[in-house]
Amino acid sequence: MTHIPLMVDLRSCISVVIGGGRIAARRVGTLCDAGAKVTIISPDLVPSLLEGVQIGKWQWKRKYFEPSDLENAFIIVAATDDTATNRVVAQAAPPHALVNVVDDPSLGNFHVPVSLKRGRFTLSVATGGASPILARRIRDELARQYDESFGEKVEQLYQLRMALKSSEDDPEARLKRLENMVDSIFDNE
Ligand SMILES: C[C@@]1(CC(=O)O)c2cc3[nH]c(cc4nc(cc5[nH]c(cc(n2)[C@H]1CCC(=O)O)[C@@](C)(CC(=O)O)[C@@H]5CCC(=O)O)C(CC(=O)O)=C4CCC(=O)O)c(CCC(=O)O)c3CC(=O)O
Ligand SMILES: NC(=O)C1=CN([C@@H]2O[C@H](COP(=O)(O)OP(=O)(O)OC[C@H]3O[C@@H](n4cnc5c(N)ncnc54)[C@H](O)[C@@H]3O)[C@@H](O)[C@H]2O)C=CC1
Repeated sequence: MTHIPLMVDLRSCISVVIGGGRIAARRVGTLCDAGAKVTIISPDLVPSLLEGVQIGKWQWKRKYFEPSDLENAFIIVAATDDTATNRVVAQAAPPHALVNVVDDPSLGNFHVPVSLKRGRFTLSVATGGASPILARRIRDELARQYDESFGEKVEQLYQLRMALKSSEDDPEARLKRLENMVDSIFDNE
């Protein structure tokens, strides 16, 4: 297995997205929603990206890519429509950065699955690059099964589990109680 799913806290993480088109806009949205500080490097922007610049959601450097744009970046997305530029971005990335190259994922070290969020509950589907459209279909099917009420139940479970954390049960009894909690909340599924 060459890729594993991770849940990463991106708050305050510096990210640089190269390119200002439709795919860049998708990545910028995802990163910004997770609280990352995003800078876009591109000579132009699609309207949705420009809007975000105007209201201060993310930064824009109006220019073509240069390796020095990657200084301090932890997450780097090469999202131009120019394969050669995307390749240069991948090569210039600092060794500890997370890099996503949208037209050739093998040049980077992560790619992006389709996701579904219901409160604390996250479901992600990846096909190893075989078919993002298939991944989306599976997500849409699962979205019907795991609706908003599922997220509420997960939250309920979390609250109960936190309350139990401070109690003095022995480990075995604790596990049993946790199992029972899951049963009692989800037995109607
Ligand atoms: C490997 C990966 C790397 C990465 O980008 O992280 C990758 C790679 C590539 N995608 C391509 C094409 C398309 N991708 C989409 C859509 C999505 N692609 C996404 C993820 C991933 N795409 C990663 C693997 C995920 C997995 O394992 O399943 C999603 C989930 C997330 C997102 O991108 O936000 C998002 C779902 C949006 C949603 O939520 O519905 C559409 C449809 C559309 O845009 O509507 C098309 C056109 C139709 C088609 O070609 O299938 C091409 C060819 C480009 C070209 O033609 O040049 C490559 C390059 C290659 O395959 O080498
Ligand atoms: N991973 C995925 O989900 C998908 C990936 N793709 C790939 O993504 C690429 C980008 O797609 P779109 O966003 O639709 O393209 P687009 O043409 O809308 O946007 C490309 C952007 O890159 C900028 N750019 C070009 N050269 C640059 C440079 N040297 N430095 C900085 N910015 C530069 C352009 O000015 C433009 O803003 C496509 O070429 C395709 O191969 C396409 C569909 C889905």
